Amino acid sequence: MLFFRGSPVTPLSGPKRPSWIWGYNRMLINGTSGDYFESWQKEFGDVYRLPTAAGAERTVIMDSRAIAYVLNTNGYNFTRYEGERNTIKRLLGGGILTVEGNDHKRHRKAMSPGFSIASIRFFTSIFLEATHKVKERWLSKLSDSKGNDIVLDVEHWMNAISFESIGEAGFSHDFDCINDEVSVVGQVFSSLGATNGTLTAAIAVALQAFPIIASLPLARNVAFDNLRNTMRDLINTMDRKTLGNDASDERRSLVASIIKAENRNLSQEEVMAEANYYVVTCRIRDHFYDYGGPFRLYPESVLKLTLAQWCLHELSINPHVQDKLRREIMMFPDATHEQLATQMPYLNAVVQETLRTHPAVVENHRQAMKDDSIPLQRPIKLANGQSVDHIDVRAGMGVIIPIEAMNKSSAFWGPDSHEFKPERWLDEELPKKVTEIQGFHHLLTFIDGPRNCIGKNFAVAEFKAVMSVLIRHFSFAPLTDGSDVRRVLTLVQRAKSKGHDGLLLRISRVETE
Ligand code: HEM
Repeated sequence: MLFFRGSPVTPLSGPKRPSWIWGYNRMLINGTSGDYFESWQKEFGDVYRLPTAAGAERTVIMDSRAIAYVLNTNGYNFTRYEGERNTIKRLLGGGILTVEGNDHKRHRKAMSPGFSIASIRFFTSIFLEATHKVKERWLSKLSDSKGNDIVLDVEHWMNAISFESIGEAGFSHDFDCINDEVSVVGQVFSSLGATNGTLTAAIAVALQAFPIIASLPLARNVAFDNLRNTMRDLINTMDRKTLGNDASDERRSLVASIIKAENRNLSQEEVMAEANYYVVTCRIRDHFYDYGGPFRLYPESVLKLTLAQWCLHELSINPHVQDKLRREIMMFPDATHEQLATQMPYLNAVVQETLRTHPAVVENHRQAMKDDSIPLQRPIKLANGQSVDHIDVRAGMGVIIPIEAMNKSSAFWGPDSHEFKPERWLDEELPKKVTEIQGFHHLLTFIDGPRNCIGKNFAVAEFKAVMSVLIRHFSFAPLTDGSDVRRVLTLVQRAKSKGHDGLLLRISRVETE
């Protein structure tokens, strides 16, 4: 199938098509996707149709019951696009991201032990250690400088922590990036290159029509081949027996844990694919998601600690939040996994507010396998004035769940929905409409249902560990007044200082004694 034209049986209203080639894809890629979806929600209600690229259209769902149905209740009827599955398979191999139904359940079961509480506890010690290495580097830079503060590219350092951590936690391997060494894997990653939003959008449309592009010997495809080969060598050089069988359950890396699964549920090729996903998850995970279709593997130097970058930016322009957070962190000098997870309510609120306001993945796209009927929480008015409490869909229909808009829409969160306000998680009751949204603390950042993010506890533990060390030892201020920081949607939302390919913040030392 080259073009998808499935549309709902129920006649929905929605914005007029701006262009046959782009639909709204180009605007969404170049703008703030959440704001667009929210403004259409105000105009057309919680469910509407949206013209997309190449003459197609998709149904946007902002109704909590309908979302729960698509992601959870009947989740396996709403699958990843076939072209996207094939592209992932071609570039990284066939694993959890490319399988559906019972096969998917088998992969999930084999991978879950890697994300147990005991594993996350072990990984937290790795995250803390990596952040302490960065802390030492920053302290030495500060003592070498003449002034009280230094300006650093936070994105660079968050990438280093994230990469170092996934080396140890994912592969029991030292990628050694904090000390400016470039490992073999690091070199391969560099070759994955970068792209800009407009180019990505153009490739996106081309790939919808010509999925074969993913198989051509283009530089990026060759780079993925190199990544696959390098990862294969890396895993083959690991002592499978030690990693898979003898390492204690609590200290097993993600890959060791799936190598063990190989003996039971996964083939060797499937284990390789999962390992590739983990490493790519760290490097370019967010690029699996954008405006649908098989065009989601265009890497940039975006890592999971995008969250920490946004958080540091928010703290730099909200000094009262930063001070309050530091006061809590100071009470736990060498915070353990348990303390980070359960005893620091303000840190938790800051993390949740960052997940809410800066979701790395802004949308989730699905396609109906069979005709279906999606129930609604609240009736909607159709273009012909009729009111309905469900929408009928045809097999092939595309659905967009606008994660960012659901996390931030004032229709759910109230008039202060766009403000960074951790207190909403502590002092106030969440609005009733928010409590109807399923997902991780009523957020869709990690989506919901059988395909929710398997790495969410890993990501949250890493984020908390990093913040606990950095906020304890350093104070963060904006370069100017914070207005120099832009949201750049490359396929994820990144924080960039004007005129720089990174996030510049002013950093000074905090006396801890
Ligand atoms: C802030 C960090 C993260 C965010 C926002 C995030 C978000 C997501 C989302 C939205 C999905 C659903 C994708 C879909 O079905 O199309 C997903 C799936 C997944 N994530 Fe994450 N993720 C994060 C971190 C991680 C980490 C650290 C790992 C691994 C170490 C990971 C591994 C996975 C895997 C394997 C899946 C596929 C699950 C399945 O299909 O059953 N993620 N993630």
